[in-house]
Amino acid sequence: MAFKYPEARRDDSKVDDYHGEKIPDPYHWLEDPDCEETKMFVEEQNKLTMPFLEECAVKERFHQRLTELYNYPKYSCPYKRGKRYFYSHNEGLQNQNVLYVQDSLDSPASVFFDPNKLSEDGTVALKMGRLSEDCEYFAYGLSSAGSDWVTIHFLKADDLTELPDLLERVKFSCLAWTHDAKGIFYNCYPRQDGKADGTETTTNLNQKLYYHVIGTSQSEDVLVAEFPDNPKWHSNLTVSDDGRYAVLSITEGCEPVNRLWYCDLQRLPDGITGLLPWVKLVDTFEAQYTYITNDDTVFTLRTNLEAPRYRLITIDLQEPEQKHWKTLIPQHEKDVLGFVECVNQRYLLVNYVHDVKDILQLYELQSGKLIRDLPLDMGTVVGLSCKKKHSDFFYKFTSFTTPGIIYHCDLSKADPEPTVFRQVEVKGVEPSDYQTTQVFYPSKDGTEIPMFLVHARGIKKDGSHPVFLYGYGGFENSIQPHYNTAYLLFIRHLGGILAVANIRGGGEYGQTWHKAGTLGNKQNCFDDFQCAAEYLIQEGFTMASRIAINGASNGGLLVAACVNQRPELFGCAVAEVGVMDMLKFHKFTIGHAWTTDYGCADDSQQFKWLIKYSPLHNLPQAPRDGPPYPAMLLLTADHDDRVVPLHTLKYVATLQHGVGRSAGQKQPLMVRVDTRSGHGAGKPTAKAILEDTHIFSFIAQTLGLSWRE
Ligand SMILES: O=C([C@@H]1CC(F)(F)CN1C(=O)CCN1C(=O)c2ccccc2C1=O)N1CCCC1
Repeated sequence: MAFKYPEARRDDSKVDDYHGEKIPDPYHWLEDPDCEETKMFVEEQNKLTMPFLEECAVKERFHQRLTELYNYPKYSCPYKRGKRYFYSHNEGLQNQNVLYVQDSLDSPASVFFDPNKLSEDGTVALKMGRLSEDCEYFAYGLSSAGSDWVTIHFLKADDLTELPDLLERVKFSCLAWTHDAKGIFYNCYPRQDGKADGTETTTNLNQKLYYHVIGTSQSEDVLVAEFPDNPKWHSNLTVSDDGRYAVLSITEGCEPVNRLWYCDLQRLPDGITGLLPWVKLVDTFEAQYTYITNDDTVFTLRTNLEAPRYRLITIDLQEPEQKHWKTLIPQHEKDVLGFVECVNQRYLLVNYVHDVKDILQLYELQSGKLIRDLPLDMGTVVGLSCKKKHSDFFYKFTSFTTPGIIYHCDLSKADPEPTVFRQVEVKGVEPSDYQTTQVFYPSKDGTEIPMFLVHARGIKKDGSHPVFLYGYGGFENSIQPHYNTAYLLFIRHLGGILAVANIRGGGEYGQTWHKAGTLGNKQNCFDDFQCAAEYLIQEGFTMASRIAINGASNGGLLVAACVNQRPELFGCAVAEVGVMDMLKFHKFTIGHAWTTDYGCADDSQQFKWLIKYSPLHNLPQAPRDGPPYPAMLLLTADHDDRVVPLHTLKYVATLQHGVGRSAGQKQPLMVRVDTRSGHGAGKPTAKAILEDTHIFSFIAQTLGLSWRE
């Protein structure tokens, strides 16, 4: 055996019964993050992995060059609140972005809020922030060490004085001010036994909606909505543009469907003093309804009701029955309706996704008539700043080779042509050195799958190029062109090709694309991803031994499932924070919300789907003489309370016990467990740079790639 992996105790007495089928779970003890045995397992794994990663040939050079190229200024769109403008900015290598404020777009800016001051290692992140309607207060949520848990704090916006108000046990929350700035709606969970710092695995149930009045303590907060009969429900409150309505979106999992209740705040003679008298405008989980704006009682909503690629409808609260609902913008015959925002009182800024690329258009709110297209290259709108009461708006564009261009458009002008407000260049990256193409390849069932390819100009199809093949494939999340410095280094200095496969399960073509990659159809995701690799080989770009596959979260599941099914198709596999135990995922933290994509092993039919591809349950259980596995690097972190580390720990213990002890297995099978880190959101720059360095150094080392200046 090439590597001696740590021995992990196998509890062969632990066998679970699923609808009569006996399923061993010998590493179930790894589900307890706090027991000494688990801590020892993690320590021993890191002792093997970290030296290997640090000693990879290109590691130092990759880290140095990535740090240099990552060091470019990053800006968000500016947004106007009250009389001032705010924007988020990072000088380049700051661990967290800093919030700035200025009196006008071209006046000097000053620091409004700097999260970097809140921790030495930059692991306290600003997860959410909301200025009250007239900019009296700033409410903001802080997360620590990458956890989903948030604490909400308050600042006076004019002199930045901290208020004593502090809201805890907040997770998956809205942050919505009433327009009188008296208080704010937010979500939190009941107290639970044990820790709530992001290292626990306790399930998150019974989320409630509260109203906090400024100047009071959290214990006095007003409970305005709770769902004791439906512990899996989440609620998300929006206050309407005119400040009159509290609009409540209720979800039960991750499927794009919600109930829509509202409360006319003007009909509360005593104000917000208890459970609100909710009017249940939509009280089923049949479709998704997202508030866009309202004119008096006429609500404009984005929906997928009878429209898997989404459309706009209006509902008049005075005639709420479905028979009175009107279509404002019908479903497009091919493109997916993305975000929609009201601007300048009577216009709608509308995004469509056309073959995974963004379109931006202006429509008339009242008629739903198209007014014009806004100029956009092949890429993605990653930021937008606009309000109904403002005549101007900003949008931020990015692509695989464009870090960011912010455009400004003022509709009050005679010729409201968008102008470049801010364009960032990255010294050392010449976009014209790279070529981005989009190809369509057939999957196993003949479905045409889009894929982006980014590589040096003029490469030859001689089968020699290493490939970094990325996929996600779930939860209707689309993977659109986006700027990633590490990708460009892989292309430029390791001679690689970046391939991003838009496999089913994502939202690239709306709900049908999503559903085609969920529940009993989940195998389509894996087929699509494997066919992407086969296409790249058949087209002469690469060969199996030069393909590295990568995915995170649901994408980590994708990578691990594909390695189990086709170990000979890949040279290297990097699975980040993956869902590996498909029989037990619903038991931990927010995992119960994912049954909408995966199903649940508690159901006999769904158990049959899950056991077929569950990464943990489809690993060779003992040394075998089958085809060797690709080099594997698994990543997880101690504060990942989205996909708890136990998934990866149980998976790597099983992988090393079986494949890892096979005589033919020469390539490493390792896990990197980071500390004071989580699922990804809010990761400090230093950690992100080191993690990308480790990933690509591992790929270079195991694929035998050398650095080219
Ligand atoms: O993280 C996830 C899935 C994928 C997602 F749907 F995009 C998001 N997600 C989530 O688990 C989202 C969790 N989440 C809620 O359930 C929720 C309710 C109300 C407000 C905010 C939230 C929120 O962030 N997964 C990890 C692995 C499998 C799925």
